[in-house]
Amino acid sequence: MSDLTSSPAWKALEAHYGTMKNVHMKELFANDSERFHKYSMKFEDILLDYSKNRVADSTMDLLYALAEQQDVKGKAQAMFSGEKINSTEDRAVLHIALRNQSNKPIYVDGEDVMPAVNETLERIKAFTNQVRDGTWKGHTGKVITAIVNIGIGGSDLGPVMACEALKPYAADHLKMHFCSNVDGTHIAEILKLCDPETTLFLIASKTFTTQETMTNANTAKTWLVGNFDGDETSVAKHFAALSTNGDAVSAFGIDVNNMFGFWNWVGGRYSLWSAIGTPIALAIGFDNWMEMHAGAHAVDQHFLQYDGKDNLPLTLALIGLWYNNFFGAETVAILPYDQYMHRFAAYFQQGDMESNGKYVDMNGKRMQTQTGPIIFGEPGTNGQHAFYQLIHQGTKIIPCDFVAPCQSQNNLPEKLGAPVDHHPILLSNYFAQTEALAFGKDESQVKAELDKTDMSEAEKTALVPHKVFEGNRPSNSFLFKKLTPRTLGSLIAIYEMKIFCQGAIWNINSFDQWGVELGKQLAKAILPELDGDSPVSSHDSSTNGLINYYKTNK
Ligand SMILES: O=P(O)(O)OC[C@H]1O[C@H](O)[C@@H](O)[C@@H](O)[C@@H]1O
Repeated sequence: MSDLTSSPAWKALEAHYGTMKNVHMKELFANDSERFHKYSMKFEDILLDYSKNRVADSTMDLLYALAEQQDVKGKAQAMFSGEKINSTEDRAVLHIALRNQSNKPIYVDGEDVMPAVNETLERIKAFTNQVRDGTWKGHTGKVITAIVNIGIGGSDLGPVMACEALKPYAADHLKMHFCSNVDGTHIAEILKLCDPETTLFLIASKTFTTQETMTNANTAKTWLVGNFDGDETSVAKHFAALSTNGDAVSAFGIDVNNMFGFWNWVGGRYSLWSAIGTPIALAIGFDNWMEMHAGAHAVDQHFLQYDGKDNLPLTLALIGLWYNNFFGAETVAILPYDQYMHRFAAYFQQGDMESNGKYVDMNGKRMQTQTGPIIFGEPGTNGQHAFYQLIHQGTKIIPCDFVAPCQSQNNLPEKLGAPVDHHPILLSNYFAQTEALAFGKDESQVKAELDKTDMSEAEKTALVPHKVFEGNRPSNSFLFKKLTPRTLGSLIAIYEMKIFCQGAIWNINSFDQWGVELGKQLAKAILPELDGDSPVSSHDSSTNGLINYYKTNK
């Protein structure tokens, strides 16, 4: 048995679960009129209400004790001080240095990383300003009007998510495109929309070896050079690289002056704060990107400073862990009630699942308990009309995070003269959903409603169980004033630190990602086998069968 599941704090929670598993939130609310005040907190203008959870004071106390037992604070301090906590790659984990606006030195191998961080930010500032104000000219002297970011995973999801979320802050004259999939369709459709004279490609890859990205980058280069009658010098004004691998960038033909670097201590899924965030700075302006950094830095300070119930990311992490490890919940839904945040759940799918999807602990021992949850989500109200049925009445427990701004970026009556303001309609749904999930609708309420119809008694009796909502389904609610760059930066950092805390409690390495390697390796071996018509027999019968079906039908 692992140390964790036999530890005193874990055992205490296990015993406590026995007393809580059948407690309904209705009772918890009925017995405590202060519940909202007790179980909500604010970070700047972000309100987190976690009262609609199956927790009592004693639950939270035991959860905070678990965090203490697992030395979450000590592990956080180790991360912030540049210790190589990513042991399987022998790397520090310092995305926090990228947004360290205090400039307090952070040392890796005896060297302060801050001067290099700041210098790179200055170069990105100069570059993005030039592109945005039209000083940067393409090969034929025209200003840039389209950016194509070519990257995948952490070199794509963060920039896409942030550019979408902060569209109201974006420059109208720069069209942003993001090409990630190696499926040729992705780049083909984007290139159809681009003019080579006014397009700037950003090749975003930490390693600069990722198959998808290099394939797309080569296609883009061929397209561009082909459009300039084979003139390779055109690359200089139409390609920039965001990478840690200077040699590979040069070998590809991109001038190192057009390369913006970062360091091996920035994990891909934490890299939107690094040069990988250049497309964000291009879209919304460098200063707004720095506002995101400021919002995240403020969360970092909060996270380091506060303990127990005053620590927002820790609290969020512990509530998540409570369902995951004790109630057997396997998923978490992230549900933003803001259309601009439509990629937020997808972003944290990588953020959480790649970080904490590990079945061995730091010592290489098989975990005796569940680790990272399955993350999914869509913006409300779309999700309501798709998968909320299961959240309300399914057999599974799906803890949900509801996320919403008080103010819309689009006040339609003002902007378009629409007959009604949409935002109260949207938010009425946001409020209604957590209420419905927590409190449900019991048999007597359903019966009373049916009594108002002309149904027969038999029909009513048959229908009642289908219309009952048992409730007691947990949710957290984030409500903030408006989705500004600073707020988005804070929200991202809150989730990052939540993921960190859970990983620290499970004692897993949240910062490696070996699980993505095997598929890559096998794909490399299979690719040459797809040439020609002769059948393959080197795999298992299923894989041979699939490959051979492809070969006879390609
Ligand atoms: O930026 P790169 O090196 O192209 O990697 C892109 C992605 O590749 C793999 O899937 C993982 O390592 C991810 O964490 C990473 O974000």
